[in-house]
Amino acid sequence: MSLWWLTLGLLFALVALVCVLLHRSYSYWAREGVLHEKPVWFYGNLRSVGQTTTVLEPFRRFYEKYKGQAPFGGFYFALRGAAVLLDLELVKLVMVKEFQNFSHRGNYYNAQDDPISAHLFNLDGQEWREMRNKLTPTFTSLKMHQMLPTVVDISERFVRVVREKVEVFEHAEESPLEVKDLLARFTMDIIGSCAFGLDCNSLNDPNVEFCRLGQKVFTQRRHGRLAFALLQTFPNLAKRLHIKMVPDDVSNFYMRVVREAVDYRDKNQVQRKDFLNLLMELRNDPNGGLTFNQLAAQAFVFFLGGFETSSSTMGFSLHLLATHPEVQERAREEVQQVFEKHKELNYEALRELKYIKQIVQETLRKYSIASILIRRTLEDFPVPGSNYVLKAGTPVVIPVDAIHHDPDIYPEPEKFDPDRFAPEAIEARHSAAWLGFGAGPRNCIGLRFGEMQTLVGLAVLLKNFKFSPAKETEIPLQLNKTSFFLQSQGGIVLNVQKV
Ligand code: HEM
Repeated sequence: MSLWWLTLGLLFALVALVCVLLHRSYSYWAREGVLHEKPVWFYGNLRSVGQTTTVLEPFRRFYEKYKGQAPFGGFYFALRGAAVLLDLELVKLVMVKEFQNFSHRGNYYNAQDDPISAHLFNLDGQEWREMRNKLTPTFTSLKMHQMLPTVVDISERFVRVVREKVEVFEHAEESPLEVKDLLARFTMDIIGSCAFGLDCNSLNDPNVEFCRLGQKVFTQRRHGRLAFALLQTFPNLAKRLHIKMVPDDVSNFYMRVVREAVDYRDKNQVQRKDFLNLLMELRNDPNGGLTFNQLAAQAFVFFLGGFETSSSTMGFSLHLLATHPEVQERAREEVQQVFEKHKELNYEALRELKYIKQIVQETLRKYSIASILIRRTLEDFPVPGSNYVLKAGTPVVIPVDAIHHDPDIYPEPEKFDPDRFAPEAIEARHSAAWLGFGAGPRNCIGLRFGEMQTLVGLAVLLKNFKFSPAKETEIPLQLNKTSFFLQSQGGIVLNVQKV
């Protein structure tokens, strides 16, 4: 009996302790005297996410409500407070000028038990700095130049596949195609070739394992929301408990693919102008070479970064072009002129696709693939011009989507207008007003490659096909409520006709 009471007493004490800790955590911004909204226990200010809203909505609402009242507002993720920046000058300080104090993202990774999670996006501190320095030369214009022929070859295969699908509808009234999946397979083939040295040919065979597991990384998580929040809050304890992030089948598969590709190239002395080759060369870097696990993790993040982001961007662009025929016509004219002049898509030709580039920028404004970006304060940071201090360890949220929809920066923000990105219009705006690829030393390392494959994809599609809304086309496009990166809820169906 006494043991029973003791157990009950301990349980009660434990529940009381958790309540005190949560209360303390959820009263943080009130104690700091910072504008904030009341959190819901265990959900913070993100209760609606995944149910009635996507991740972008709470931040857009928060920004609209508090902008102009303070440089930042207090927000609650599941278990802890985060500062949401409301002022572009402060965004610039955090991302660029004071970067040394905000260089961490604070993502959980576990190099020991889950080596594939220790990639550039997740690494922090000295490990991140060293890896970024090693990988930066991989993305120079010259390297992009050398990879362009692979991208163009795959784009030609892509056009053939789309043409065959369109021809099925030769005499029909409509020719509806689901373009999102086709685009995902296009970018998957490109990055499969450039990062893993594989001709995965998912354009012709969508069931290949590479493609299936690639999609899984974005749709399935190893941990639920609360467990994820605990990992982010107590990373050292989680590492001691050997907790992993990446699902085992995904991790095992990609480790095996990289192992086989590396062994094959080593054995047969194969040299190719692609990411894998560059990563293999880094193994012998005199300033500390990459281990196999490090190499595999970076190939994996190139795959993650290279496939979904670019294909989603192209999918959103095509939807916008289909619903804005005048923009589409102007874009096609540019593509035709560039092809007439250069006869092929070489690097020079890509640089002349200026209006297409503006379309990509405007697409990423309207559909910010990363709707928020996160940094973490390393040391207490007094916010200039105010009495506030961002305390060491505070997660800092840059509300990219909200900034991209601020009518004071972009009048009529819902309107699709690529001329917003004409050089003089960009010049007239604050440098932190567009963050499609992030900003500062921790921006997207694959920016050039992402731009290159997106421009090639859009150019070959516009050259060969016309896009218009079909009966099944969703207008407006519904967004996926559960994914962290912006995606459409279902496929993107458009009428596709040969030019
Ligand atoms: C349209 C295509 C792409 C978009 C919109 C995009 C967007 C982004 C954004 C917003 C970030 C965060 C930047 C920040 O925190 O300031 C990022 C980081 C990153 N991206 Fe991309 N990306 C694209 C393509 C690529 C490609 C093709 C690769 C690799 C081949 C790539 C690899 C990475 C990596 C490794 C990081 C982490 C960089 C670091 O922490 O140092 N991305 N990307």
